[in-house]
Amino acid sequence: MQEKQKQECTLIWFRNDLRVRDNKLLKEAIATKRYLVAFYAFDPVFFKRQYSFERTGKFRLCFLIETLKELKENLAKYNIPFYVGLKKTETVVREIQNDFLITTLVYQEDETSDEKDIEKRVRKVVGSKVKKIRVTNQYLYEPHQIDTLFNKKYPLSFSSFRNKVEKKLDVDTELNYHLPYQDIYSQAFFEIPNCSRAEKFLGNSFPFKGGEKQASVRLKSYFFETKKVIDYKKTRNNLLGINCSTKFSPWLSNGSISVKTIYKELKRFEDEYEANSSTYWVYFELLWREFFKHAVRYHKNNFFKLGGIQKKTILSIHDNKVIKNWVLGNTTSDFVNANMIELRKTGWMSNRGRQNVASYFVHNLQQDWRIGAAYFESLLVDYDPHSNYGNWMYIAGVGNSSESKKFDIEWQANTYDKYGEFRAKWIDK
Ligand SMILES: Cc1cc2nc3c(=O)[nH]c(=O)nc-3n(C[C@H](O)[C@H](O)[C@H](O)COP(=O)(O)OP(=O)(O)OC[C@H]3O[C@@H](n4cnc5c(N)ncnc54)[C@H](O)[C@@H]3O)c2cc1C
Repeated sequence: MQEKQKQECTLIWFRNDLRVRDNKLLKEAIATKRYLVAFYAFDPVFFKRQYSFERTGKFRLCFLIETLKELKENLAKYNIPFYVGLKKTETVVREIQNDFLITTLVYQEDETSDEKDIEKRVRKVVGSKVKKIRVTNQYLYEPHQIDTLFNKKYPLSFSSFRNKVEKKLDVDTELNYHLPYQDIYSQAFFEIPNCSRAEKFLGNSFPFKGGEKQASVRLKSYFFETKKVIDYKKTRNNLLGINCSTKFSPWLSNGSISVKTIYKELKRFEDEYEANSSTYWVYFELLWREFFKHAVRYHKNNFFKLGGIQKKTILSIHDNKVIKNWVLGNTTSDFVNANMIELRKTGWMSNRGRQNVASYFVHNLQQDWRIGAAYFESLLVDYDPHSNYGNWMYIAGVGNSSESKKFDIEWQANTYDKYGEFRAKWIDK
């Protein structure tokens, strides 16, 4: 029997770039002038356990599901089918091949090893005749700009990075394109796990939902409606409340907003209202994100090794009882405990909290930093491999600074939680 004629298509592979605005995947896919089909896979690799913690815990999973549902709706407006499968990425691709003849595959490149392995398998499945277009979709400054600026010698310290980047580089403008309205709508499978986001888990520091729309609502609110950005530098170390910092990180991490969009809106705010040290400091913090993202391109898997990018020889200590007490918020420091309880109950912890509990884990409890990082990976709603492992390494003294960062926890508690409100909120009497 003759096989039915399959519709030719350009396949858009969404990874951590789950948006329709300012997305190179879409710009490139539109240019192929083919029927567009999109997909996302919940690859089992990201649901395995490491050091007994599941890699993707419930908070990030719920946020991701909310994001995917919205993306599906946004693509459906243009009749672009969106396949979502709970299986290996290459298996999802094979199933799409049952319905379509893929002529081009468009996807975001990634430098971390799990992502690279998946990429290899997907490329193999689609075969050599299919055109592959790899894009960069997560940077403020493009890799070629950074490589040229530093002549391929990536600086060790953040200050050397920042000093040059902010003086010499320009940020590209957002992309401009119109998604085509497709005539035919093909039914796509959309298997997603149930997400029972219990409202009680929503601590008041990060009560937001996932999705591109929520990201832009937050951006508008923080910059233009409340204008809290004007005081960011004064409030960013506070431990309680929604508006002490931008709270952009969860959307940035799964790519439901582009960092260039945030930058562009920040500049618009500065032009229309006020530019001060606080507005600059939001850019400064985004540069930290950028610093770690490009660092991974240079240091590859050393980012995830015990000796870090400095390749130091250090001991790996793993005491289950000590680790469990840290996880449960049962240590001798009530400040560490309060932060750990907040994380366990809500999936969120402030930057100040993260620095303190990480320092405590590495320097006071003397445990292998990778275990603490793996716990964060499981719990954090905004987990991002580059920022998470980069910051942990930095605190452990094997990252982008030769000194280790040991915090005086008591001093930090007295300074940042002077009246004990934060501790009172999370620790049961
Ligand atoms: C041990 C440790 C682990 C961390 N793990 C993660 C992680 O998995 N994912 C993550 O996004 N951030 C991580 N961070 C960085 C930082 O804590 C969060 O980005 C920040 O708390 C998010 O809140 P916000 O969006 O309100 O940040 P804001 O203070 O409003 O900053 C604006 C943006 O700048 C970026 N940023 C700020 N601080 C940092 C930083 N130190 N490193 C990198 N980028 C930064 C983020 O994209 C953030 O959204 C970690 C920090 C530490 C110390």
